[in-house]
Formats: sequence, C-alpha cells, structure tokens
Amino acid sequence: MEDDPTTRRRRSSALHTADRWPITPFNRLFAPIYLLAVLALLYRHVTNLLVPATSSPSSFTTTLALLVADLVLAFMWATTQVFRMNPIRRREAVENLNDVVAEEGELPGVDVFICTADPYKEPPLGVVNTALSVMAYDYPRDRLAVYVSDDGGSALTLFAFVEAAKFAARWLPFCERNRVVERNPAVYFGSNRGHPVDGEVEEIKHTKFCQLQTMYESMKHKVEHVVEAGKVDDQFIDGPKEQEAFGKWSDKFTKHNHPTFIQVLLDSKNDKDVDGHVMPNLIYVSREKSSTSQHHFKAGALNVLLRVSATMTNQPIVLTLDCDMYSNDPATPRRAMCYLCDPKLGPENSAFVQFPQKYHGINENDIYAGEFQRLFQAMPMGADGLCGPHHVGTGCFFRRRAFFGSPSSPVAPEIPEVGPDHVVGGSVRSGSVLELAHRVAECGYENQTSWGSKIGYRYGSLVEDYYTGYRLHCEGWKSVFCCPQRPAFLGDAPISLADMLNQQKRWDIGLLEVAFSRFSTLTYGVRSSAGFLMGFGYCQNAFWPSWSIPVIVYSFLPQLALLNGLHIFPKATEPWFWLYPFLFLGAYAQDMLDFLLVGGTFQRWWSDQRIWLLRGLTCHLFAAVEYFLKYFLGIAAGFNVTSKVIDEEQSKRYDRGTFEFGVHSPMFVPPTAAALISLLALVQGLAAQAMSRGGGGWRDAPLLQLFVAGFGVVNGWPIYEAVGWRSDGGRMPVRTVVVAVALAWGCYVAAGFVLK
Ligand SMILES: O=c1ccn([C@@H]2O[C@H](COP(=O)(O)OP(=O)(O)O[C@H]3O[C@H](CO)[C@@H](O)[C@H](O)[C@H]3O)[C@@H](O)[C@H]2O)c(=O)[nH]1
Ligand SMILES: [Mn+2]
Repeated sequence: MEDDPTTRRRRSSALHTADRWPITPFNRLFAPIYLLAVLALLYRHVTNLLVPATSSPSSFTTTLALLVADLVLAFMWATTQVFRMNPIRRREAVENLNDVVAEEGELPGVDVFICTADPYKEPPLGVVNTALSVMAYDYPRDRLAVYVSDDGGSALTLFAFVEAAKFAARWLPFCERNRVVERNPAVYFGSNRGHPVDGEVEEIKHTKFCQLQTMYESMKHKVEHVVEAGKVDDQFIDGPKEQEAFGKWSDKFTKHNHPTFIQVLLDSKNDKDVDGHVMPNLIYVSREKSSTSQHHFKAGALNVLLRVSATMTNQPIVLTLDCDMYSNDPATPRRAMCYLCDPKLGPENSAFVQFPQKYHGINENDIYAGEFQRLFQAMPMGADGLCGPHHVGTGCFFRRRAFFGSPSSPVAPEIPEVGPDHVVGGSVRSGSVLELAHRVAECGYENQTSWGSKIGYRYGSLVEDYYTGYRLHCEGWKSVFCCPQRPAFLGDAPISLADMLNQQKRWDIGLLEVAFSRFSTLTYGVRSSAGFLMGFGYCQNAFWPSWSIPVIVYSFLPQLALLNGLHIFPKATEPWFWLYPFLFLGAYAQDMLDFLLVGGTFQRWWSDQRIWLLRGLTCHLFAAVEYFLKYFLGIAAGFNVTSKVIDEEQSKRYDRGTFEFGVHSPMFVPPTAAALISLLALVQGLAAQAMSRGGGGWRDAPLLQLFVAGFGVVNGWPIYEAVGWRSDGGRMPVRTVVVAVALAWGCYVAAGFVLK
C-alpha cells in the first residue's frame, strides 16, 4: 500500500502541464489601443448622425447603416478579446499515468456513445469503422463499452454491426500484437498494401495480414451490397440468433415509427477474441420513435444512451462521438485520464475533456475553411484559461456525474437506476437488465422528468453540444482542452459548398435559439457561475449570425454609393481617414497572427477570411430569416444531417481546390450579386477617377470605397470563375446567375433612389 493519497497527489503533478501563450502580453496591450480606435469611429458616426454635414436623407441612411454595422463589429471584436486574455496550452505526460493509477483495474471505465441517424447519408461501413477504431483502444477491454445509437432505426446499420462484431474478434488482437497505430480498418488497409516479407516470422505476419484484409474486404462487400439493396437478404443472415434480431424488423416500421431495438452484439463477460481475451461490450440501440412525440434529435439520442448505458454498464466516464469521427490514436483515453484521474484537478475542474474536431481529406488551401481554426483551436485554448473549452459534440470525455446537476448540488433522476451512482446487478444480456434498458429508451419515458432541462443533454437548441457545455459551465463545472500533436479523432468535412452552408445554417439557427432563450448568454450567462468573461465570450458564438449585418452593409453600401458618385468615407486628406486602415489592418493582422500561430498557413488563413465573408451573405443571413419566421409562426427547426457520402467527381474538383456550386441554391444568390456589384463599382470608380481632370486627383478620390470594392473583387474571384469561364459540373447554374443579376440590378435601381 505504498500509494497513499498524498504520494499520489504529489506524483499527479506530473500528469499534465500548462503553458501560457507567447503573444498574450502583446494582445493585452493591443486591446485597449484598438478599443480607443473603435470608440473614436463610433463617436464619429454618432456625431455625423446628430450633426450631419449635409441634411440629405441619404447621408442619414448611410451613416445609420454604417453605425449599426460597426456596432456589431465592435461587439464581436469585444467578445473575441475574452479568448485572447489568458490562453493556455496543455500537454499531457501519459507515461506518468501508471504512477497515479497503480493497476490497470483502477482505470475508470468508459462508455462510448456513437450516434448515427441515416444509413444513406452516413454509410454504415463508415460507422462500423469508427466503432472498430475505438473498440481497439489501448485500454482494458472490460472497461470499455461501445453503444451505437441508430436514429435511422435501420436494419442495414444493425447488419453492419453484426458483421463488425465478428471482424472485431480478429481485428483487436491483430492491432495489439502488431502495435498498429491506424485502428480504423479502412484507413489501415487503405494505406498498407502488404509488408515486405522477410524471414519466417514475417511470412506468418504477412499471411495473417492477408487473411485479415480478405476478411475486411468481405465485410465491406457485404455491407455495401446490403445498403445498395436496401434490405438484408436471407442469404446474409447467419444462424438463428441473427434471424431473431432481424426478424424484429417489420415492413410496417419506419424511421419515424418503430419500437425500441436493443441488441447486445458483444458482451465483455462472455465474448472472447480469437486469442481468448475478453472483448469490449458492443451494444446497438435504436430508441423508440413515434411520429406523435418529440425526439430532440441528437440530444434526445444521447440522453437515451445515457440512460440505457446506466442500466447496463454505468461506467463513470462517457465518450461522445459522431459516427464519422474515428479514433486516430489508440492512446487517447489514457491521455484524457491524465486529467480525469488527476486528484489535484478535482472533478469540478474536469467535468469534460474536449478534443478538437479535426478532419481528414481537407484540400491544400482548405477552400471552405472546414478546419475551423478559430472555433476548434484558438477559442478553446483561450477558454481553457477561464472555464475551459466549449463542448463541440464529438471527441469529448465526460464525467457521467456532470450530467446530473451542479458540482455542489446533484439532481437525482426519476429512478435511481439511470443515475450515476447506480451499481449494475446483472450481465448486459440478462433479462431484467434488458427489460429496464428497453423501458428507459421509450419515447414517452422523459415526460414529466428533468431530462433535457436539468439533467442530461439540454434540449431547445439545434447545437445541443454548445448549449449543453454552456449550461454545465453556468452550473459551475469546468472543462479541459486536450489538443495532442497527433489528432485524436478525424472526421469528414463537407466537400460541397451547399452542404457546408446548410450545415452552418443549422448551427446558426441553433445558436440563435440559445441567444434568444431564457438562458441567453447575454443575460443569463454573464451572471452565472461561469463568470462575466466566460459568459460574454459565449456571446461570440450565440450571436454568430449577426456577422451578416456588417458583411452585408460593407458588401453593398460602399459599392452602391460609388456607383452613384456618393462618397461615404473620409478623404485621404482628412485625419479621420487613418482610422480605417488602422482598424482594418489591426483586426486582419491580429486574426492572421492567431491563425498562423496555431499552425495554419497563409493560404488557409486567406480562405478562412473569405469564407467568413461568404457566411455573412449566405448561411448567417438565411438562418436569421428562417429563425425569426419560425419564431413568430411557432414552428420548431429540424436537424438536417450532413451527408458523409462522397461523390467522385465532386471530390476530384474539391481536391483541385475549385468551389462547388453545381445546383441552384438561394444561398448562392447574394454573394453572386455582391461580387457583380463590387466589380461594376470598381470598374466605374476607377474609370471615373481616370477621367476626372483637375480637382484634387487622387487626393479627392474615394480611396476607401475603391479599396472596399477591390477587396470584394479579390474575394469574389471563385464566383467570377464559376459564373464566367468554368465548364465543369460545379460551375454556377444559369438560374442562379439570372436571379443574382436581377437582384444586383434591383439593388442598383433602389440605391439610385435612396442614395441620391
Ligand atoms: O436526429 C439526429 C440527428 C443527428 N444525429 C447525429 O448527430 C451527429 C452530428 O450530425 P452531423 O449531421 O454530422 O452534424 P454536424 O453539423 O456535422 O455536427 C456538428 O454539429 C452538431 C450540432 O451542433 C454536433 O452535434 C456535432 O457533434 C458536430 O460535429 C451525427 O453523428 C448524427 O448521426 C443523431 O443521432 N440524431
Ligand atoms: Mn458531422
């Protein structure tokens, strides 16, 4: 018993370290300087509004528009500063974990939750590969249980898992024996085309590799065949047990109407791998669905898994994963344990350990800014110095207890069997356990309970991840950001512009649901236990769609004014002029610095700022309109799952770095119109300047407006390409161009009246 708590405490100090971010002193110094400039600009607008130089209505309208736009920019700038004040970067010393946790048996058990919702948008083969990659973690197998939530209620997905369970019995020992790093079989077999064979041992290894590869290919073939056929043919069903499982699916069942299915595919107490070692639990869950009850999308699915897993294994740690986010590093749970098992940190300071979302297959310049450097890297590091990172839905290890009330005042669920303290009596296959598990997955179960309001994942927002993490922080929990060199998880990023914009439109709507709720970050968050700074920082996301206001104003107003010969910014000879380059370059340079310091490249930063502009004209705008329409009509928004299917042609174009328009979407209209107007304004503005004789020449020129138009043109390049000279399937559809030209013309005519 050499490990008394004090020795452990001392040792645990070596489990992780935190460094400050090198440019923080500069950022802290720069913030008040920049603030002065912002205030000066706002002062100028306000005085212009109150004491206008001319009394024309157009100058009032333009000044008001600029004031509103700049107020939003100022607000968003202020929220960004929160994350620049005290960023930290942590490192874990996984090798020291054994000193703290003396025996493997002492490691806390992990229940892994994998969500899938649609076999046609989320190919079952991908889902099982994700599951296999976590089942093969370097972690005691009897402490690992993988639960799959299938909101598609699809026999196709179950079939894939039945096959995966068989394959796992070979895959897991193979990975362990050969210390395989890529534990997602698709990735492993995709990158290893056999080893060089040298000597007898190598030959045996090679034969094993080939056997396993054949087995994988056969599983892949069967699963893909079944998905294509849309049903599980009898020829693929093996034995009475499987017969019974698939027999439960009746033709009358649909995705939206079916009873609960829970299928134990592997049971760690009984099932062994080919070497006779235990297997982790693998459990398929499809909760009951009925078209007359609310299901709360992914949040509802995760709450069902929280309850089902509580009745079956109830392990203290929960890992949540999206079906496409496979494990890229088998040491990940141990890395998370460096925080979760650290007695010095304490449970309240490590309610969840969030890993960043990272993606595979992003093209060189990341044209759609799918990497989200700010959201998944810079912001969580900044938040880590306060309450800890936001929750981003996947790649997150939670303490189960964190879902049941604040650190100091726990909230008990309606029955103790679903609470964090419940001790599971029987095996996962026992009748009584299964009966209870089915009961807690029923759709009426949550009626008159605290699920979704006080316990579990919180309901009411399409970004259940952001909202739940936020509510936990408000309750006084803290989180940890874990960002190892080798990405812990890798997922799919959308590779078509429409998919990406629709995904972010859904996020926008979810964020607005938080911003305008009783728990708004602006009124509730800033006064909660999270503290003012963190609550204010949360506003950055909650009010994400408000970026559309300044982006729309700056994409149209200076250009339209220029086309009408109206000068709306100070001339180069006025001292106010210099405020603009300072504010613009200050914000852009600092943003770029943030980006480059977390490992980005200049081109990727350029894409990122371009997409930031594009979002303002597309998803932010459309989401706000849709949200307020639905708000007044009392309609709830739906969760449109992002497709993870890859179209060959699209994928080739994406890899080459060309934008994918292809099919008409109303969202393509405003950016196309803006690009056209910027181009016209730039051409006309330059021409007018060249033709003007005498006067002040360039000193009197509307330099700032010309710059804004020029900036619009440079950023609009992919649009001119897609409208003008591309001939592939991803070019701008004629219909979109026609509507955009009509819109641009309409704006021009309207501006002629307003700005005169
Ligand atoms: O009714 C539903 C809808 C979705 N999902 C699952 O939710 C996950 C995320 O869905 P996806 O379409 O991939 O959405 P994304 O926008 O790519 O996901 C991001 O945004 C979501 C909402 O904020 C978070 O839940 C995710 O973790 C985060 O990766 C997937 O595994 C789905 O299977 C369900 O289980 N049930
Ligand atoms: Mn996704």
